[in-house]
Amino acid sequence: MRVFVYSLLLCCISTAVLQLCSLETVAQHKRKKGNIAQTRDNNLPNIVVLATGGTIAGAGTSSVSAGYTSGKVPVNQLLNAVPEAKKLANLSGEQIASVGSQAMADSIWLKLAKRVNQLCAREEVDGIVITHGTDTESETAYFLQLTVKSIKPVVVVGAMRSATAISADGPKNLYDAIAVAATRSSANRGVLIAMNEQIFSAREATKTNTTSTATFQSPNAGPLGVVYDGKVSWYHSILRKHTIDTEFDISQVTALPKVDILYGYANMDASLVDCLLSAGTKGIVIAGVGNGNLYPTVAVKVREATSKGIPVVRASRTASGRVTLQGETDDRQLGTVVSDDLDPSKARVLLQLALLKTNNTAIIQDMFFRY
Ligand SMILES: NC(=O)C[C@H](N)C(=O)O
Repeated sequence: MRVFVYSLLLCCISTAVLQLCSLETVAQHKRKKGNIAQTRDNNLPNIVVLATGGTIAGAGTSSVSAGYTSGKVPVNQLLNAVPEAKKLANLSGEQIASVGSQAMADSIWLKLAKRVNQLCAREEVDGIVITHGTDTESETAYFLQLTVKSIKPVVVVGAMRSATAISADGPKNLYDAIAVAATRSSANRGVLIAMNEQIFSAREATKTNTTSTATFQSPNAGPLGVVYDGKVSWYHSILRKHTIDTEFDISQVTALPKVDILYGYANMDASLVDCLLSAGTKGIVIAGVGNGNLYPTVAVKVREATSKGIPVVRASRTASGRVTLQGETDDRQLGTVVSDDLDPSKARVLLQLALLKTNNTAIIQDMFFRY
């Protein structure tokens, strides 16, 4: 009997020790991956930083040359570079991807949007910051603007100089983005882009310069506000529907429809439309000339595509302005949709989401005027 009690006791103790060890391992593991905040201040908001790569996490061999590789610095190191931000919020980080944003893919968009929605559904999470390469930052931000189901602040941020460059802009931009996400008045403004002390709507912002730190601009609407000394001031609000007011639910979506962009130019080759159709495209955005105008033989091919049920959206290759219905181009005759003032890359994002629901061009046109 005594032997039995001793062995039972021994068994219990070893199970408890094993459990303690495995708990510690999970905690250590999470800390290593960067998804646990070290200390919490109950008076501060809880902000989760989701990292995807980009120049903000880029590392090069020299601080003064242009060469570097995107997405090398892990999220914990990015956060360690801005210790001051711990006074603004309790921070935790997660690595979603580690790519230059030229490699951004639909699969990462879906993973990111689903994770943002999961986190925002948690009561203890007050806001999200997403670190991202600048090349496709505005497309990702607009995808989230249409698919995030929360009014909590979601702020996308990048940098133009790598983390190892002289006068790197990443730490300051990240600090500013955390300040925006930690500010109550940032809620219900749609997804935001914080760069170079300015705050833009995901819908309006676009990268305008290949190397300047002031690359993000909003040519049609200006910035929504500014962030300076960790404080936010607002000038405008976005009036287009976003986040909780969109009809797009990606929770069960595993792939997005193939939508491609054609760039318009003088003497354009109309067979490009056929190339896309035989490659299996489900929708086409044309970055047309001027007010989204099309080369005549391209217009003929576009008519053929729309009559086969492939929606074609007319956007513009110009950097600003709207594409208007029934201008020089006869949308009624061609069966085309206009992008309004969405640039071609964002028109593509909206068309991908629209095609999850319909290929009816009247309904799609309505979406382009609402979002
Ligand atoms: N500044 C940058 O982040 C550019 C980089 N190619 C990226 O988009 O990841």
